[in-house]
Amino acid sequence: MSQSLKFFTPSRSPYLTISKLPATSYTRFPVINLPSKKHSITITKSLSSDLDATSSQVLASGNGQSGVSGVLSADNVGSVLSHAPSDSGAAAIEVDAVTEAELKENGFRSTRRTKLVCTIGPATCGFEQLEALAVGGMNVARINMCHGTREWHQRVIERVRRLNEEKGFAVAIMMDTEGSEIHMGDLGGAASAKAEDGEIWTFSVRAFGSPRPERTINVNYDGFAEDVKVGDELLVDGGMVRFEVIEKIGPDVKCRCTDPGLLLPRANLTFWRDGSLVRERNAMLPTISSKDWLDIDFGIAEGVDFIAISFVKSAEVINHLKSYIAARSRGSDIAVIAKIESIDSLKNLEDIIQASDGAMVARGDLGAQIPLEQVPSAQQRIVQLCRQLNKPVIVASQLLESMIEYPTPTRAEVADVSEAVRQRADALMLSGESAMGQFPEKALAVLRSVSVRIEKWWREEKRHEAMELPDVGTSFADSISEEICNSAAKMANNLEVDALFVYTKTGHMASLLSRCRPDCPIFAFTTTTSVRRRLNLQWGLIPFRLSFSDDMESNLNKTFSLLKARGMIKSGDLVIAVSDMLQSIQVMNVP
Ligand SMILES: Nc1ncnc2c1ncn2[C@@H]1O[C@H](COP(=O)(O)OP(=O)(O)O)[C@@H](O)[C@H]1O
Ligand SMILES: C=C(OP(=O)(O)O)C(=O)O
Ligand SMILES: [K+]
Ligand SMILES: [Mg+2]
Repeated sequence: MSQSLKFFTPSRSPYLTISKLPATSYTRFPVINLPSKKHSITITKSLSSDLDATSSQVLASGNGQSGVSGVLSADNVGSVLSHAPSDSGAAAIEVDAVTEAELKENGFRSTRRTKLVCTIGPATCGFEQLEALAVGGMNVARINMCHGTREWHQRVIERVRRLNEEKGFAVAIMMDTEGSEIHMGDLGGAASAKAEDGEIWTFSVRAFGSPRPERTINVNYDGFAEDVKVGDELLVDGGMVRFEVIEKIGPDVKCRCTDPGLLLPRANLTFWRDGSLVRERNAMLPTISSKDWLDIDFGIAEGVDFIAISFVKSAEVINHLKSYIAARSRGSDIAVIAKIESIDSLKNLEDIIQASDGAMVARGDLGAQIPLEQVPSAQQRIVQLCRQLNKPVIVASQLLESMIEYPTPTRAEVADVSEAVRQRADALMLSGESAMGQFPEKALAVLRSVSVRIEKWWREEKRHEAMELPDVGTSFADSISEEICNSAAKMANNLEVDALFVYTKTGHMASLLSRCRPDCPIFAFTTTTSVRRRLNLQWGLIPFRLSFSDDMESNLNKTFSLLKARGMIKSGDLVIAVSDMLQSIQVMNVP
């Protein structure tokens, strides 16, 4: 015999949770791909007898409202129970279905702590492709203004927004500027061009007609022909292809290919003389070009969450941009990420990171400016400094480069990803793998599984590197917050608690806890969707949106009942709670 129950769930949820009252034990039934907001669930006789149907509660765990649909009893099993969308908005808690399912399936300990950034390109710009990435663990979608049109990027932003609204995700958007380093043109629409050993190619500032003549490359800056000398070595993408300058004819520079390879549209160009990088011209180019300013205006108008600035040379440009954003984006706070990818940025590293809201180890261009063998130590230094200064840090470029073409990574790539996770970077980033590769979801799955495995191994081995965390607070109140977070994280490790809870309006307390890299996950409750999205870049934070008051007692009770109702925590779980509002540490078992 089948019984049919109707219930309301505000969004697609992967589970129907049925619990006995009081909510001590749960039985969950996967309900994948629920089609609409009203769902009809069929409960079979054996299932309803399992329920001991005297007083069991049916909970549809979705996003937003808890979705309690009714109480099953011997006589109402089978009756249609419906729960109208309530006006209980104030009681709602927002978390995405993937995090929720992960917490329920694997428990607190095995949630992933390292965050994942995916560059969106032709391979991943459709709504379904974006959804697949979100389901696969994408925390931040990056759009690279080097490529595509503003209209193209706008459509991606709109789709990510829709995904967040409809499915409860908190995928943040990071806009990455083009910057004004020297690069090639776009190959007249071709996806790539092959340069063979010994071929003569012409690099020129002249705009070539269409179709582009064979073996010609457009270069984006006017002084190119004056600046290079016969004998210079020209490196595409840091050495993926090499040429030697053999002749200059007006604006045209003739070069012989010495290391063959694939030329990609808008690839970065550097030139070397007597073994050193020629940087005079780059040093004169502005970090933020006039095109970049227009892109930044676009980003502000679109309300992106992060703006990543390419080829940062000094802290001044970051300060300038931050005041520009503050003057233009009333209230909405866009975080500025400094991309560390030039020699100058390494020279002024501490000042740049201090001025920024986060940093990216942009290994692609960095590896074209410093010898490759120096990139790993630069990465380690940047990651460590960011942690000390309490700024999120992203490790980017070529993590799984071979997966652009192949469905499995190389062993060396897995080791590279592991190293970034072991360094406890906040986030890992996919570039070509997700933008134009053949296996974007598989690449993301590799980042996810390697992260979870390495994090677990590290915890089991109890190899906490006791990193010295210098004080970052500038006021006495900040120092108190910092001490509270340091102590709470230490207590959480020593007492082996299940989760840290932090109630934070600005997100600052959450970042201070994240900085300690505790063993347990950090549930970060915040009142706005924009802060929730921004927290999604930081290590170990599970961001929830929840409206809360200054009364911690009532906040905790409300959170416990909402999370219990959705099966995300249970009675007896041990948590430590801290908040922006009350300078205290509370340790308690979930009632
Ligand atoms: N919006 C886009 N439109 C078209 N192609 C893109 C886009 N974004 C990225 N790509 C492709 O993905 C590749 C890798 O992306 P990324 O690493 O961000 O850029 P780059 O190679 O310029 O540093 C790019 O070289 C380009 O071929
Ligand atoms: C992330 C990087 O920047 P982009 O992809 O914009 O060149 C890099 O150079 O590693
Ligand atoms: K860029
Ligand atoms: Mg770069």
